[in-house]
Amino acid sequence: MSTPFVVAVPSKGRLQENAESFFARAGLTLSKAGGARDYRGTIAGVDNVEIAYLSASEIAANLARGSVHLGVTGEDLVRESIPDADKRVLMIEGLGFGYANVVVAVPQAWIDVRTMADLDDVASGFREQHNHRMRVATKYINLTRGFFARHGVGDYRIVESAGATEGAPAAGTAELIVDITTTGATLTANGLKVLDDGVMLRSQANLVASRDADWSTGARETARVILDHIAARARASKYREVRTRFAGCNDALLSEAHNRFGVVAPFGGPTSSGMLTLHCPPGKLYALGSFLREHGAETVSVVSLDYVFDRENPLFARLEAFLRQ
Ligand SMILES: Nc1ncnc2c1ncn2[C@@H]1O[C@H](COP(=O)(O)OP(=O)(O)OP(=O)(O)O)[C@@H](O)[C@H]1O
Ligand SMILES: O=P(O)(O)OC[C@H]1O[C@H](OP(=O)(O)OP(=O)(O)O)[C@H](O)[C@@H]1O
Ligand SMILES: [Mg+2]
Repeated sequence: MSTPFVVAVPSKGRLQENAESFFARAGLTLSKAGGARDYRGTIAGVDNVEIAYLSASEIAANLARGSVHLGVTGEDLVRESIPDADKRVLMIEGLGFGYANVVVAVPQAWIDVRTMADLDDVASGFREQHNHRMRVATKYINLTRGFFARHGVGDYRIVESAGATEGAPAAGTAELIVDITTTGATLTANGLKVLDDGVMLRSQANLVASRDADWSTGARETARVILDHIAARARASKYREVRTRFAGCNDALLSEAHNRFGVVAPFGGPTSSGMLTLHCPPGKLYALGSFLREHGAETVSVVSLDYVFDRENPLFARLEAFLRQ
């Protein structure tokens, strides 16, 4: 048997549940042969695939190394742990969950410090007053260095923090922090505030491909099949299917519907008996239904779509273009 195609899926933490349901929605049923504690799995009906259950940060490291082909992980981890990330990996698609910002946060008591420029002023004076440089607690060492350098802040020292970073200023081990936040509740609870221009990265969970994995013909074919499932689901969730029948439908009407409501006609114009199938963005359904009735439709029905299989597979096309570079 040839070497398996490896897909890395978060095994714990913030992304786990959403990642598993993302694959399930795409019709890819993940199963763990050895039960819940097994860290290897398969996808029903797709041969020669191995699911590797890893933590989100291990997934980023494995993508960098090329020991997994595809993985789901946070953009924050990709950008922090992979130098020159855009060359080593492809973020095929944002998955619409795991939203979080990497931010610079300082004590709320620092009332005069609102921006990175203010922070630069504090940093310069800090060493003279305290005999050491201003300390920034974070696990995002590379992101912090890059962001501070872009803002011309140089007089600081990073204190590496693996957890409970928000507690560092109160504990006296750092003056400020760089960390990830979603609701901001942890920052507030620790008396910290985000600088006005202190959002370093807006992150979400991504489907990521590794350049350095083994992309043999067989592996590419497996990727095509997996991405075909995901693209079909993505296309389906962007639209609802609208069906109607009316005699007066013509090209001008269809193009007006396209321009006004973002509607597409996947099977072409009306059939000889006047039946018409349209795909319409969910937010425009009522407007489209009214428009069709104003122009003579008697009845308009709307249903949800599970999958839309297209000849084009934009996700696989993106992967092929990346591997060709
Ligand atoms: N509020 C949040 N706080 C932290 N991470 C979040 C949040 N919302 C989404 N994420 C995303 O989830 C990713 C994984 O974070 P999480 O703390 O759940 O991982 P973990 O399983 O604890 O891994 P590790 O043991 O490596 O920290 C983050 O890097 C980020 O991309
Ligand atoms: O802005 P909020 O919604 O308050 O979320 C932010 C907090 O959540 C994360 O920790 P997590 O719960 O993942 O614990 P961990 O540090 O042990 O991974 C993160 O490190 C922050 O501490
Ligand atoms: Mg964590």
